[in-house]
Amino acid sequence: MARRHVRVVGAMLQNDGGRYLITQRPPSASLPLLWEFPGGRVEEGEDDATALAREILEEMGVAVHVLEQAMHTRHEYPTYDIDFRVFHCRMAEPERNIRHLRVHDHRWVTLEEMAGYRFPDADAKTLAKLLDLDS
Ligand SMILES: Nc1nc2c([nH]c(=O)n2[C@@H]2O[C@H](COP(=O)(O)OP(=O)(O)OP(=O)(O)O)[C@@H](O)[C@H]2O)c(=O)[nH]1
Repeated sequence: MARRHVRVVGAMLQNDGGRYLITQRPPSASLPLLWEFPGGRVEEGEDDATALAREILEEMGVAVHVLEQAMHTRHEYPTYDIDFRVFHCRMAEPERNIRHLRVHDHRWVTLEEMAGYRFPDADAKTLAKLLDLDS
């Protein structure tokens, strides 16, 4: 069978205090309880910015502004490949409106704190870029 190719978008969502939003995958999802950049799969016929805003609305019930692309990377998992694009984003409404609709938990973290969370393997390049920005 052909390998599955999945197009994924994620948000590098920074708040006014310079912290980044990370979300925890549900215990029942693939890669359970890992932390990630909020986002998800791009659907057929959908553009990246629309998909990213839709995923964040579905996962946390909040609207975001999708800004410029920060990163593009590909990663091979054992059973599928992902084409992963990360976009700078800003909240379009107060942080207190965040709800855990399809995420297990969320945190606003500094870059220093981010290093203490477990992310999927595909995020290594994005994390490295973020830490590099800090140096
Ligand atoms: N949103 C997001 N997804 C990521 C990141 N890193 C990474 O490898 N992924 C992968 O990209 C895919 C995102 O799809 P999703 O989270 O919407 O997954 P899903 O519920 O539709 O289906 P799934 O549970 O089968 O993966 C997953 O395979 C997820 O593991 C990340 O930082 N953010």
